[in-house]
Amino acid sequence: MIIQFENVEKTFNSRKIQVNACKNINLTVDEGDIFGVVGYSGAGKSTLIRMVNALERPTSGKVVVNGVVINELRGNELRKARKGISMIFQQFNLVNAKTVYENVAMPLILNHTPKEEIKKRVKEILEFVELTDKADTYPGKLSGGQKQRVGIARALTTNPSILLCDEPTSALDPKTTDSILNLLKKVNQELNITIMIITHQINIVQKICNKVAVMEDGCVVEMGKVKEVFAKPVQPLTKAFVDTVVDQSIPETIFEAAAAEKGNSKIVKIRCLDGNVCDTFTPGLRENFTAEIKTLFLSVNEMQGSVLTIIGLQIKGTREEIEEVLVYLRENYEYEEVAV
Ligand SMILES: Nc1ncnc2c1ncn2[C@@H]1O[C@H](COP(=O)(O)OP(=O)(O)OP(=O)(O)O)[C@@H](O)[C@H]1O
Repeated sequence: MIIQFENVEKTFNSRKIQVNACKNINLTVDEGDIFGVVGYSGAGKSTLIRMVNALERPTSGKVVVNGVVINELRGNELRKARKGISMIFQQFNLVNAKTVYENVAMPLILNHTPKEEIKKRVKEILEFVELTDKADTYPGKLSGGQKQRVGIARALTTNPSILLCDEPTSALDPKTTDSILNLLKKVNQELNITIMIITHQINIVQKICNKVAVMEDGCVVEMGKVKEVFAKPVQPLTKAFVDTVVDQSIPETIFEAAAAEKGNSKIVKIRCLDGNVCDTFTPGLRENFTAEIKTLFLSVNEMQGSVLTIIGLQIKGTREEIEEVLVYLRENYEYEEVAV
């Protein structure tokens, strides 16, 4: 475990109102994770991530980072702990009056690193983010994607073990977003840096995170491995997020036609992670059941190198014949009955 929130509460007291921005947060990020925190505006995501580098401190509870309770540190100790934690921002936060080289070198200059060492390190890191040719350019002449690459380069110069990302792609178009997400993946895999990302875009979580926490009104309402949460979202908010990227509703016309059919029938939805569900539903297998099994819907989704297949089926027959199929599904799959 590299980051741990233990019973963390954060309350802001404005003049008249009290805002509980984070409520009883318990959360663990392991080394090597790309951990996504997703939620709508005002859910408490920024407050949560800012507690990792003690830009905010909890009202109660502990935030343990790299083995130390960071919210208890002050002065030199805090500065030392923060060297292992870098951050990138939605609006890049570059200094426009300085060149790309100077922006990237800044944390090293502040650390009083020798000049030759700075030169070597900045060269190395600009190569890593593929911006070598922009070293002498000013941020005003760069595209949004290039600016974020500079932000990432600046964050990496001090060799952190943790990279915090505050809505890193919200200001970027979809193609540029993909290239920045690929770069973050490379940061994670090649430099072995643990990444925590806050975002309101669930597709970012789908593309690069291995774990996710869903936040609503200051609380973590659902948390787990991305493939498991996406395969079986429980909370309505998680379902709403996942629905926007994983196609899982039986089209209305097909559903209505099936529901209107006479006779005894049930409509079910099966979720299958990584297995070859299509093989399982070959005509050969269907012959093992007396009930008629009709496919209404099929969606295949890729995430984190896994395939999530969702199949909508109509099962027709007597109650016993239908039950025979349901028993088989129950034993072999994640499935739910769809109310007609
Ligand atoms: N310094 C502060 N003083 C008072 N209230 C604050 C402060 N910072 C945040 N809040 C309040 O805490 C709640 C959570 O805010 P936070 O910025 O953490 O949410 P968020 O999920 O990051 O949303 P957004 O994406 O809009 O930033 C909000 O109601 C916000 O108004």
